[in-house]
Amino acid sequence: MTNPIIQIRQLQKRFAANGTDIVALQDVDLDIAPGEFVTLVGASGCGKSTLLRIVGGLEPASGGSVDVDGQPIAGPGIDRAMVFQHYSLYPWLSVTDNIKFCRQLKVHRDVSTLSDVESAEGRADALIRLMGLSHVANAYPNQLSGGMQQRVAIARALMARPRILLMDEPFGALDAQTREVMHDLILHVSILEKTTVLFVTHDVEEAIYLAHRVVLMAPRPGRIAAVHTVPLPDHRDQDMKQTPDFIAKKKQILAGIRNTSGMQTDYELLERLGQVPAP
Ligand SMILES: Nc1ncnc2c1ncn2[C@@H]1O[C@H](COP(=O)(O)OP(=O)(O)OP(=O)(O)O)[C@@H](O)[C@H]1O
Repeated sequence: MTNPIIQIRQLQKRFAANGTDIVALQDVDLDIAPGEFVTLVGASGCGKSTLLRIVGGLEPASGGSVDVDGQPIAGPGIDRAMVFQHYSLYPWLSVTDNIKFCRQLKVHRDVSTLSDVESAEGRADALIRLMGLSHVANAYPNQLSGGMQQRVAIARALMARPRILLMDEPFGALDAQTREVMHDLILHVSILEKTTVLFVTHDVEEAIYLAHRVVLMAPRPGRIAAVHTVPLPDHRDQDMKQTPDFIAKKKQILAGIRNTSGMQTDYELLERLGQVPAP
């Protein structure tokens, strides 16, 4: 891969908890190309969120490096925006003001020209249209469904034109139909804005549908177990989930999660103990 936008090398993260050392990430190497959509899946505790938070600059690494555009990251930056499962909107601000909020802070901090302010207004209006929020632009978060609130959170994250969007189970709290709508929306937006996306999920179907590559992580210690290239064209549609390639990839990744999670079925446990009941 030439000139990755994110380059992760030998990344380590240890947490000390109750006198024990937890290896949340060990020797993680990953390059992500500009405009690529990469999803992270794996058993609970394999370090998905920790990896995302380190790339977001919210958590320091214990070793190794994360470079963005060839520069080591030093804390959060305007080039990276995060979206979490819980929408974290400001309840006292309208949809429009929530989307413009960070921009307004910047306008207060810096000496901005009228054209800066106007271009921010134009950007907010464009995002409101793009995210299908025009009819609720003046509503408040508590008047919106979960799906609509998450659209606002994504629009707000995109406001500063981040090159990288870091998403931690952003659709985990939504119903199945709303998730499908959000999948097509985030794919459309990421292609249109040429945004690189790193996306954590527990849902393997979601992981495949959205991604160019699915990174399978394994726990204890947290590490990359496999990287799966998704055999689908860039422009996706929901019918692709029924194709043999999609179904085969889903089976392969689910088996990978089972094999790396250390979980075993009751049958496997009995078999190991030599106590399989006679047929
Ligand atoms: N602040 C912390 N202090 C101590 N241990 C932590 C901390 N944050 C994460 N861990 C531990 O690091 C490991 C990786 O956690 P992380 O949340 O990144 O995993 P995950 O794959 O995102 O899990 P899940 O799928 O359940 O959200 C886990 O064992 C977790 O308990």
